[in-house]
Amino acid sequence: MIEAKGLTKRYGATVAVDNLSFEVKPGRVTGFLGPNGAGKSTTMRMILGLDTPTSGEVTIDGQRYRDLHRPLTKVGALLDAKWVHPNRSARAHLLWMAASNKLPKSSVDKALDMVGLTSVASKRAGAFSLGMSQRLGIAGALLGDPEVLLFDEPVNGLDPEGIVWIRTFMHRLADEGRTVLVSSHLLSEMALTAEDLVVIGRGKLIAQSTTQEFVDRASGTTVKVRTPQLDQFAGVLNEQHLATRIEDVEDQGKVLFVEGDLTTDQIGEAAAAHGIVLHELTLQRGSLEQAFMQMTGDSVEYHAHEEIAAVTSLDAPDAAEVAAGPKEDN
Ligand SMILES: Nc1ncnc2c1ncn2[C@@H]1O[C@H](COP(=O)(O)OP(=O)(O)OP(=O)(O)O)[C@@H](O)[C@H]1O
Repeated sequence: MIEAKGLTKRYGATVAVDNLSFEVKPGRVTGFLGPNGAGKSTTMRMILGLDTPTSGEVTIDGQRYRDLHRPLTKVGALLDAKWVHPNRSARAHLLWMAASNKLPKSSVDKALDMVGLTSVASKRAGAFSLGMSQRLGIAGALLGDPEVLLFDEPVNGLDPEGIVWIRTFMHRLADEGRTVLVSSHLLSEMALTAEDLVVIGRGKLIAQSTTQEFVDRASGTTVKVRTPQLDQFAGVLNEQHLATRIEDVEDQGKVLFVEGDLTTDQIGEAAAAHGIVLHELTLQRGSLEQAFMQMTGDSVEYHAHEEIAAVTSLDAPDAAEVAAGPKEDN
């Protein structure tokens, strides 16, 4: 389990991470989302002890990374897949990593096997495709058989086959009981990969919940109803103070959409009670994209203001100060 409590990181006047508290549970894939510059990479670096918090702390099973006896056996991370010596073979790269972390040679063959690179292990890592490099990076993260895994944008630039492989592999790691935290800006992919989400904006926590709850909370639910007694049923639902709208849908004619918290079961029962014939009753869920835009809208806008402020400050410091808002002391 990863636990952040009041985690804060300032770089001069920039508050990259601002009093952030969250938990990442074992046995699940947790997506780490936020607009550009939200503080995801800074947070990941602090989890891995590569950056020191200004205040607050982040622990792995109760211990700070720096206090871990043999970190690679507790936490594995893929931050930059191209971080290999190009002339080394995949096996040589992993053997070097294993040796420098006092891990047995057998861990290398096991990790190569897990990511399906055994047959190309003697090939130059510099000649690997991006997908193979990602697998090699993941093999490196798995060398110490760690309980906790961190992946920063692991599917960036991959082809569909590579994306599906990573998604499936992450689920497998979580099913083995590991804690998996993965950052990505590919929201449709995250909707398929992550069961839980930690969403941040300008360094602050925006939401921590299951992916489904996040989407439902932001977008609400709508039920689509097709019935030959459209106006009659809309009237029945309106009498129950439910918001309805009728739309023309291509190839389907007029369709009734019911907003609110009623389940399809309840709407079906209401139809039966009034002798309404139903041709279709479907729950329409919002997308993670819609929910993300709605929930992070302000924080994106804040950054836009900041950038304008930064540009303006070259000519007009007063205007920049107004746009940037109040500054906090270091
Ligand atoms: N070493 C640093 N020195 C100064 N400012 C930094 C440093 N690292 C990050 N920042 C600033 O901290 C904020 C958060 O950056 P960070 O890279 O953590 O965000 P991110 O969510 O990972 O963004 P992206 O998705 O664009 O990679 C940004 O405003 C960034 O400019």
